[in-house]
This record gives sequence, C-alpha cells and structure tokens, in this order.
Amino acid sequence: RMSREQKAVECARKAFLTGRSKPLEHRIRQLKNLQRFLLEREKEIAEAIKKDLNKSEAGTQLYETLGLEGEIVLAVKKLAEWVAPRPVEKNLLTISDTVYIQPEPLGVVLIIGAWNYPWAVTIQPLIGAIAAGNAAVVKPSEVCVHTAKVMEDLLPAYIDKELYPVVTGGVSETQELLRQRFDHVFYTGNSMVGKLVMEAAAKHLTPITLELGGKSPCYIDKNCDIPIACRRVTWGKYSNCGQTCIAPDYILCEPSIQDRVLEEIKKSIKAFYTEDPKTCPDYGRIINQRHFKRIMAMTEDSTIAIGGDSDESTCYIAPTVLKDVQVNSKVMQEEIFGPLLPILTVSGVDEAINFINKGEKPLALYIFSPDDKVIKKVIAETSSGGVLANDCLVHYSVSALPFGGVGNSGMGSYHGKFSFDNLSHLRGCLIKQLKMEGVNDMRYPPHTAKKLFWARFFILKNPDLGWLGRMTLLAIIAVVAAVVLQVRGKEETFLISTVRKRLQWRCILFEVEL
Ligand SMILES: NC(=O)C1=CN([C@@H]2O[C@H](COP(=O)(O)OP(=O)(O)OC[C@H]3O[C@@H](n4cnc5c(N)ncnc54)[C@H](O)[C@@H]3O)[C@@H](O)[C@H]2O)C=CC1
Ligand SMILES: CCCCCCCCCCCC(=O)O
Repeated sequence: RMSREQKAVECARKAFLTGRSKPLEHRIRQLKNLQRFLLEREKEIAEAIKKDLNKSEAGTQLYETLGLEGEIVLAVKKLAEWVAPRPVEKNLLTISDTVYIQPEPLGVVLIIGAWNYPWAVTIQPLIGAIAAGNAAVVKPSEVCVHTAKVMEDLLPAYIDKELYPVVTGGVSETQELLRQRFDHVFYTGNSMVGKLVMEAAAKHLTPITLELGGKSPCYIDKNCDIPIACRRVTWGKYSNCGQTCIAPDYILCEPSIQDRVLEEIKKSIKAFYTEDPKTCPDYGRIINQRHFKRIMAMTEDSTIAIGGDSDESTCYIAPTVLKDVQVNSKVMQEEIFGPLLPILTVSGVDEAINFINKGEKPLALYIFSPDDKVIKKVIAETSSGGVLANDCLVHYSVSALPFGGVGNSGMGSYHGKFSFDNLSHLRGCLIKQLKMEGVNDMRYPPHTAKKLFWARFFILKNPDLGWLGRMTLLAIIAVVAAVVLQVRGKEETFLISTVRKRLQWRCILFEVEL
C-alpha cells in the first residue's frame, strides 16, 4: 500500500508531467494566488504564529509575509525575462551559431521548512519552485503545529493542490518523503539533519540546497559609534527571541569597550522591550521546553551581566548578555538560537579574524566599524555565507543578494533570481546550421599540425573586441576559411565567397545587436 507521502509525490509528479506548470501564464497566476493567500489569510496566519512563537501580528508581517510579498511581486515582474533564452558570448568557432542558456524546470522539488520563521523559510523556496516551473511537495515544520495546520488547510484553496501538495508530519513522515525520488530537495534547518538529507538525496543523485545555521560572529571595533552599533546588534539578536538563523551569535570586542557595549545593549533592550520584556508584545518565546532547557544550560559556566530571568512554564528567557566569556564555555560550543549574547574579548581585529577562522564558516558575519579598511580587511580575510558591515539581518531582505551558507552553514542560495536559477536547470544550447561544413575541416581527422594551429586560433579567440576588433577578426576569418578550405575548384571558390558574405552579414547583425 502506498504511504500518504508516496501518494503526494506521485500526485505532484503526475501533475508535472501534464506540462501545466510550465507556461509563463500559469506560473504568474499561481504566484498571484499565493500573494492573494497571504493577504486574505493574514488573520489566520498571524493567529497561528502567535500561538506557536508568540510573534505579534506586526512582527509576522515585518519579518515574514512582507518579504514574501516582495519576492512574489519581483518574480511576477521579472519572470518573462528570467525564463527567456540567455544569449552567451561565443568563440570564433561558433560565431555564426545560436548559442544560449535555456532555463528549464527540474521537475518535482521537495521543500522541507523549519519552525523559526515558518512562513518565510517554507513559502520563499516555493515561490522559486513555482517561478521556475516545477511541481513542489511542501513539508512545513511540525514544531509550529498551528502554522503547519493553516498551511495544510488553506494553501490548497489558493494554489494548484496537485502540483504543490502540502504534507504535514514529523521526523518519520519527512524520512518517508526523503526515501522518494525528487529532482531537487530544498532543506532549511540544523546541520545534523542537513547531513541526513544529503545522504538520502545521494541515493537518487538528487541535487540539494541546504539552508543551515551556525555561530554568526559580530566584531565591534572600538572606534565605532557604540550606541548605534549596540542598538542594531540588540535588534538582530533578540528579534524572535534569538531564534534567527542569521542572528549575531556572539560579540568580539576589545576589553576596553566591553562595559560601554554592555551599557548600550542594556539601554536598547529597555527601549525595545521595556523594563519587563515578559509582558512586552514584541518579545517572543522559546519554541518549546527542549530548546528552553538547552539554552538555559548554556548559561551555567558564564557570567550573566544583563537579564538571566526565565520561566520554564511559558518558555520565557529574558534578553541576556554574558560577559568575559571563555572560548571553551558551554555557550561557545554550538549555535545558541536563543536570547543569550556572549561577549568575548580580543586584542583587536587580527585576533578577531583568527578566532573566526578557527571555527566553521558561518552563515552571516557582522562587522561594526567606521573604518572602511577594517571592514574590507575582515571581508578579505574571512569567509561566510553573507557579510554585513554596520548592521544586522537586513541582507536577508535584499532580493538581489544570494542568501545561503558556505561550508557548514549550507550549500546553494536563493532569493529573487537566485531562487529561480537554483531551482532551474540551466541548459546549454547551441544551434548550428548544416551549411559551412568546410569551416569544420580543422577538427576532422586526419589531424595535422596545421589544422591544430587554426583550431587553436578559432577556439581561443574571444570575439568580444569591440566594433573595430570584430571587423578585423571577421576579415581574418574569411581569409582563414579560405586557407582551411584549401580552395580547389570553382565550386569551392563559390563557397568561400558565400562564407565571406555571410561573415559580413554577421558583422552587420552584430552592429544591430549592439
Ligand atoms: N539558513 C537558513 O535560511 C535557516 C537556517 N535555520 C537553521 O535551522 C535550525 C533550526 O531549525 P531546526 O530546529 O532544525 O528545525 P526543525 O526541527 O523544524 O527541523 C527542520 C525540518 O527538518 C525535519 N526533520 C527534523 N529531524 C529530522 C530527521 N531526523 N530526519 C528528517 N527530517 C527531519 C523536520 O520535520 C522539519 O521539517 C538552526 O540551526 C537555524 O540556524 C533556520 C532558519 C533559516
Ligand atoms: C525590515 C528588515 C527586515 C529584516 C528581515 C530579517 C528576517 C530574518 C529572517 C531570517 C531567516 C531565518 O532565520 O529563518
């Protein structure tokens, strides 16, 4: 008997094979339906996420649905351009051919979402999958019980439910899905499960995108405007109660500014979340007791400088800052994913860079400095999924930037056109005419030194030399063609003149293209 997961995949595959996901009009209609869903179901979305994560309605819009709407609007506007053939530069050998990249759908994509921004990380890949003409099986995180239910119950009323089925469930259902054959798996979540996803996908040689996490460092230079830096870091850290994949995980700064940093973070916490964050509607909760216990255990061997209060029954942990934290302390052993902000002191930017480079490549890296040289030095001497100077999180909202990790923080990227390209096959296409066979002589056996000489010339020369360069080169081609063709009779002389004329035409066409 087929499992529910198998049935969903088979249904999506069957729908994909009808070809209806491919026409541009279909993709745009589905994207607009998705946008309508976000607007018409705003209330249900907000209520569910309030129950799951204690997010306020404004917070849900600001951090989740606004970004999704922006991505839909962009995809609808740009889709005709994205799906169109992309002409590429040619070498002399292919100068008279049509050479281009044709993006084509991959097939059926599996989207496995995480719980922390359950709409953003589940629907954003779906936007890419629809735009690229794929079918997609959507698996929201079971950890956000109410949100998963809204997705399962309401989404099918808006978008093609056969092409884009929602499958809910936990670990065993996800494992059952992963046993099926997909054309791409897009996973968001922790690195440990990321490895299991990769292993399962390897069995079918299925390409994957892994949007993972890690410890994103934040270096604060002693010369920067500390109140402003700390305000931005406080926002980046405590939004969604620290449960953000790109939250600054820890601060690196010189000992001389640690107290000022503490003072300013304290002021910002108060300004954002009042004296009593527990009663503030903009301050979230830890997703469940397992994570609550995990986070609280991290504070055990460090000094709490700010916050530290907690309430297990409501999964509340106050915005907390730990000072003079040691490298081997518990809080530095794994991604915190909660409202703890450790400060580690370093002697300066060089030590900060060494420290960062000893760890895994992070998803985000933050530098606060007024000095462009310091910023550029950190960028040049480190690696991370994304890097931000003098702010936190906002790179996530720029559709023109690829969002994704590197090394331990993931592979592949998305947002805007990157989502489209990631979930498309970029097919290389070359269309040649059956004429001008003489030009090909240099590649046919018997191979000789002379033919090789001309092959080198034709293959290695890049005709992107401007108008004059191209004219000269095209003239040379005509001469070369004459040599290679080894003119032997009237018939072939005619051929040469045809080649020459054709090349001249090409030349004129090039100018028109310009
Ligand atoms: N790079 C990015 O865009 C993002 C990364 N993250 C990262 O995700 C992590 C937090 O999410 P998680 O707690 O992992 O979310 P989670 O517990 O919701 O798991 C994510 C998905 O994996 C599935 N899953 C869990 N265990 C599994 C198993 N053994 N086999 C197969 N599937 C399984 C779940 O059903 C769920 O759909 C953090 O490390 C965070 O940094 C979170 C959001 C965005
Ligand atoms: C107005 C600025 C909005 C900034 C948006 C930040 C959203 C962060 C979402 C991070 C992704 C994740 O952790 O799932």
